[in-house]
Amino acid sequence: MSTGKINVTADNIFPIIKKFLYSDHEIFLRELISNAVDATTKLKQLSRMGEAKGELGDLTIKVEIDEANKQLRIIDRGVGMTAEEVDQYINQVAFSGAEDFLKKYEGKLDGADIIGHFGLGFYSAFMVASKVEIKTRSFKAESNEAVHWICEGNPEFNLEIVEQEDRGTEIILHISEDSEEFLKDSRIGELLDKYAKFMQVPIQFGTREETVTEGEGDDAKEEKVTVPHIVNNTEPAWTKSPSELGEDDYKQFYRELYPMTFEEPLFHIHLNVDYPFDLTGILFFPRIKPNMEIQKNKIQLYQSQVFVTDHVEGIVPDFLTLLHGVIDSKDIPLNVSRSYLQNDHNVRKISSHITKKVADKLEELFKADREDFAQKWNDIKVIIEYGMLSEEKFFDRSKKFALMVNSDNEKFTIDEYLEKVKENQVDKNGETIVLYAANKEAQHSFISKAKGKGYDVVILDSPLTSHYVQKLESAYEKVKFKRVDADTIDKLIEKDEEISSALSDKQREELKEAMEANVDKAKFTVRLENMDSSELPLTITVPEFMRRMKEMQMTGGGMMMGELPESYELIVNTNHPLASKILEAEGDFKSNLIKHATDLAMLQQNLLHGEALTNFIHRSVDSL
Ligand SMILES: Nc1ncnc2c1ncn2[C@@H]1O[C@H](COP(=O)(O)OP(=O)(O)OP(=O)(O)O)[C@@H](O)[C@H]1O
Repeated sequence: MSTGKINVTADNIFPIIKKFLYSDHEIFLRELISNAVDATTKLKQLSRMGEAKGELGDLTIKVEIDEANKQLRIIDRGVGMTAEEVDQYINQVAFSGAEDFLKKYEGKLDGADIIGHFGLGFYSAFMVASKVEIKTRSFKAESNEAVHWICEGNPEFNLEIVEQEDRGTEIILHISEDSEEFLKDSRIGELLDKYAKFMQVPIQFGTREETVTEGEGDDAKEEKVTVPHIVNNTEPAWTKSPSELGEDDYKQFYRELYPMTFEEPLFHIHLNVDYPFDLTGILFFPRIKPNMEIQKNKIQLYQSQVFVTDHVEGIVPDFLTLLHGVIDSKDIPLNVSRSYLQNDHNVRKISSHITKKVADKLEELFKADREDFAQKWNDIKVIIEYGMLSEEKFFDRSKKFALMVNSDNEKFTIDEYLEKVKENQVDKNGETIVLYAANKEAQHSFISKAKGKGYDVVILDSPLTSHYVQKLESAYEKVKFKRVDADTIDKLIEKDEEISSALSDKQREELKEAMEANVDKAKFTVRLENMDSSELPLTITVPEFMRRMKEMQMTGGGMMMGELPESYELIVNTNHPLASKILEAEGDFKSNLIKHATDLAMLQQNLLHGEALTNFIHRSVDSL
């Protein structure tokens, strides 16, 4: 037996482990199990190369809780370690790295960076254990000679040569008082599900009951037997080649990933690259309804089937965080902080590669079956529009298949649509005006006005619309988007023809004053327009620029202009007979006329509510 001092100058490594890694205590289990998985896969490789002799036997890794003795044990039948290896890998290496690190970064540490980076993986056990034992016998050992190492969370360790029948390593954690949650079946079960669900070697945690049928025909009997409970699927779908998988396998995998989600994904993208970096994975396009609370953090990041994180913002482009699925890459560092990951060269390459793949897949779907793609459009447009807004390259790719859907539910690509409306929606300045509505029902009267003029109206109802149209305007020359209720139809698409007014300048002046005296001036700007006498007498519009800024502020971005006030234009058609009638009227009758006509315009914009609506109804009844 020997005792020794772990190779570290200060006694400080243990407090550091505990303190800096505080927020993420649970990852100790991932560290220890992935060590066990590594040891097992190494053994398999050595055996294939003929360096490990004999039968390997059952290689299942076991996780055991011994609540009475307050122990958690992780047992593998992998390569094991000799005494020299324990000394080299456990006593020395871990700390020499940590020591340099501490010197360099003293005082400015974000603890998550330490682990892993410096081979502290195994030592993360001390976040939850007051004492850790390693019992290990190397596959190289000729006899039953094994090593027993004990450390009580201080730099002194104990190393003893013992006998052990079986090859492999057993890690025994004496769980400390403040970490007793890790002695609970449910907690460990949950962690195994989180971190080990797809690890490469079978992991057993307890047992479960299974019903088996004994005998055949009439003699068949059902019997309950107890079998080992294997917590992981060692060959998840993404590790297979796409040619081996059918549509149902992908759907099955989706359910495996999200057992609590009942909606099926719309389609998937199988990522499979080995050059210039290693990347596999399956991404799913979920159904996203406009205005629905968008769910992020559904993509899981793995490194060689070991779960790393499901907070992938900054790692994959933001718009892709709306997708679901798995990304696995050996090139993703396991244990580093988010800021480190975001700046990692490989991670950035991976991210732009994924963007490209997603665009490829969408284009392929569009080309292969445009009808089907168009049907899915409504469910995927938020993701695509989001992508087009945030990634220039994705924009360039997507503009070929992003669709415009008009009020008659006809679907066009952007180019097709611009071509279509060029015929009669070019204004006097040569700009093509795309008229759009956010809501077919609410803006019905505006839409039908536009259509009455022979114009077309697209429906843009995603929460990103104002950003999206802004983006399209900057990408396409001489194209402007205007919402149908942003102005009167003649002003939306201004042509050369001028309509003269039936009123004199003086009458116009009087009319304006009368209107202003009877409406809320803070809310409405009164504007007189000479329109066709068949047009409505009063129309309320929401100026395009103000509305867009307001919407963009709500969804992030846009100019910061403080709280934008509610503001509308009240447009009076001077050629409507009502204009003259207002001019001629006197006293209460005059103001009632104005109020009533204004209320009608508000109704058209769905702005009449509460007391104003009640008053309107009473006034209407009285006049019947
Ligand atoms: N269960 C085990 N069986 C065999 N060797 C092990 C086992 N656990 C740890 N080791 C050895 O100890 C070394 C140090 O382990 P540790 O977890 O600290 O770092 P790592 O696994 O090398 O790196 P990291 O965990 O940061 O990815 C391992 O590289 C391995 O050689």
